[in-house]
Amino acid sequence: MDPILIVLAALVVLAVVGGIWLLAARRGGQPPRDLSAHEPTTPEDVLPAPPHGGEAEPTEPSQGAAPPEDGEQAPATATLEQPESIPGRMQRLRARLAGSGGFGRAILSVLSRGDLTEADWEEIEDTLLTSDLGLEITTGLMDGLRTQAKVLDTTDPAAVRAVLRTELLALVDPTMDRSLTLDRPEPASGWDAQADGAPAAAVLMVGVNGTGKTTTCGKLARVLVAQDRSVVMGAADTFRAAAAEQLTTWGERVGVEVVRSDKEGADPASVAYDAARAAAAQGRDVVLVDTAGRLQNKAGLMDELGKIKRVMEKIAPVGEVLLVLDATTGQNGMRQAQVFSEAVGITGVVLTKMDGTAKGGIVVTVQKELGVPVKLVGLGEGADDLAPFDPEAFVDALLA
Ligand SMILES: Nc1nc2c(ncn2[C@@H]2O[C@H](COP(=O)(O)OP(=O)(O)OP(=O)(O)O)[C@@H](O)[C@H]2O)c(=O)[nH]1
Repeated sequence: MDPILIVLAALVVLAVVGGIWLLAARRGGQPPRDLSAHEPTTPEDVLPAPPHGGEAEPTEPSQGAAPPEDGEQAPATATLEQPESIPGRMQRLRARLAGSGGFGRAILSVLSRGDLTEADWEEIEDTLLTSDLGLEITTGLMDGLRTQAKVLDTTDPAAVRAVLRTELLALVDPTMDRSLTLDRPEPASGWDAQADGAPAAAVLMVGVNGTGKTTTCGKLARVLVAQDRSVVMGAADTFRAAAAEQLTTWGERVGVEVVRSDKEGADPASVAYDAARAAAAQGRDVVLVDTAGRLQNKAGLMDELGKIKRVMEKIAPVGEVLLVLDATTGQNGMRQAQVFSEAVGITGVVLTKMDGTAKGGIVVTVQKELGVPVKLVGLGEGADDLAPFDPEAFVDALLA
């Protein structure tokens, strides 16, 4: 055969074999991934796998759910959380309060010794004094207990316990109105409700930083959602950037809109006004406004809170100003509370972190010193760990 033809045939064979090899290599290998290209993702790509490799659980009714951390984003979930019902949370919180052991437990252990000696009475007095009841209230309570013991002519523990319950309940004062003012208010004279919407009931949350204002706003939004009320929240704590983020996360979990400013250090009064205006425009029932507690001096605090309230009242009166107090700070917290109380009229107190103290006496002191009722209590970091304050349940839990 012609040598030229032989070379040509060899080249053709080589080209065919090479083509087949290349094709096989492309099929078997992974194509390079274009990281910049936007590829559609599935929920499995975004959400972590359910624990223990089982089926993903339906969104929990959030009983005892952990609250969002500062700045933490809400999980990408299509299902909104269902806040726990009010009766359900009352029952759970009652159990938790009883479990945390108030000062009542220490007193009951003295009472259980039988006929009370003078030393026993003194021990009871000491326990009351260390429970944040304060000297004046403790002295009054002790006088009442001793007098009743004399009148009844008994130091029988069961009888003294019954007297103690009655006296404590009287101190906590079940006659105080602890309901939140959530009726739709009359519009301010300059507000055109026809054109701009009927104003929503306004709740302002104030207090020192770290007491739990943002958390309480989020928890309260859940309580209101559980009661079928529509809510808008305003992130007027513009001092701490993460606070707006934290509130937004709370809102996303129950489908509540949060009005906020993108500018750090924005005017809190303007955010509060925008929230109240949005709530009216959307026909919402309640607007909840979170504020900052971090101000250098009392005058600055007065100015800021006063201004927030004033601008909101261009739309309608603010029905509730809730002072959020950390129950674990005791008498120290009381001094701070006085400053807030002077700066802006307080209509009620939220006592947070009651799960972290056995000093139930703070309830009595707060009410006496500020002249307003404790309306809500926080009993944990869980999303639904907020409940209306119930004096009878509280005293019974102390003496459980
Ligand atoms: N154990 C317990 N912790 C709570 C309760 N309420 C709030 N906290 C926690 O207290 C911490 C502070 O809460 P925040 O809501 O950030 O406090 P804040 O008053 O808004 O703070 P600033 O925005 O800094 O003014 C968080 O870790 C909350 O989870 C409660 O009832 N019990």
